[in-house]
Amino acid sequence: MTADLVSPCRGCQMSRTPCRFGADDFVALSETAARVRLACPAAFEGGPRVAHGGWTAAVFDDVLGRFLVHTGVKSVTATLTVDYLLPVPVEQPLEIHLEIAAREGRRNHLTGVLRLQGSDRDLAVARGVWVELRPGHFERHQARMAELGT
Ligand SMILES: CCCCCCCCCCCCCCCC(=O)SCCNC(=O)CCNC(=O)[C@H](O)C(C)(C)COP(=O)(O)OP(=O)(O)OC[C@H]1O[C@@H](n2cnc3c(N)ncnc32)[C@H](O)[C@@H]1OP(=O)(O)O
Repeated sequence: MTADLVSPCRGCQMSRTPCRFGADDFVALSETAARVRLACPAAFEGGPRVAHGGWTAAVFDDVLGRFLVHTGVKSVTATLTVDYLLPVPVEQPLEIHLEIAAREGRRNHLTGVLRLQGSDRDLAVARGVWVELRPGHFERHQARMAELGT
C-alpha cells in the first residue's frame, strides 16, 4: 500500500465539512500504520490554552476507527483507554502516530500516540479494541430502537 489519504467519518462526509476534530491531514503509511497532522481547534479548549480531555479521547476514537475502516475492516470501538501524560496545547501543530498492533479473530488492537510535531515526547497514548461488525449490525440496532418505540 502506498501513502494515501484516509477518508473522513460518515458525519463529516454527509455534512461536507472538514473534520470537526481537526484531523484532515491523515495519511496511511502502510497496511498497519498511519499518521495524522492536526491541531486542537480553539472550540475544544478545556483549560487556559489547553485541550479538553474529551477532544483527545474523541480524536483518538475517530482516527483509530477511521484507519481500521480504511484497511477494509468494518468495525466499531469496543474499548478505548487514554493515558493523559502532559497538557495538550490548542491551536498548535500536533501529530498522531497510530498502528494496528494485533488482530485476534474479530478483535483488532490499535494504539496511538499524540505529540507536538517535531517532538518525541508523548502527550497522550491510546489503546483500544475495535470489533469487526457482524452482518446486520445496524439493522439490529434499528430493530432494537423500533421495539423501544423511538
Ligand atoms: C456517505 C457515507 C460514508 C461513510 C464512510 C465512513 C468512513 C469511515 C469512518 C469510520 C469512523 C469511525 C470512527 C468512530 C468509531 C466509533 O466511535 S464506533 C461507535 C462506538 N462503539 C459502539 O457503538 C459499539 C457498541 N457495541 C457493540 O455494538 C457491540 O458490543 C460490539 C462491539 C459490536 C460487539 O458485539 P458482537 O458483535 O455481538 O460481539 P461478540 O460476538 O459478543 O464479540 C465478538 C468478539 O469481540 C470481543 N468483544 C466484544 N466486546 C468487547 C469489549 N468491550 N472489549 C473487548 N473485547 C470485546 C468478544 O470477546 C469477541 O471476541 P472473540 O471471542 O471473537 O475472540
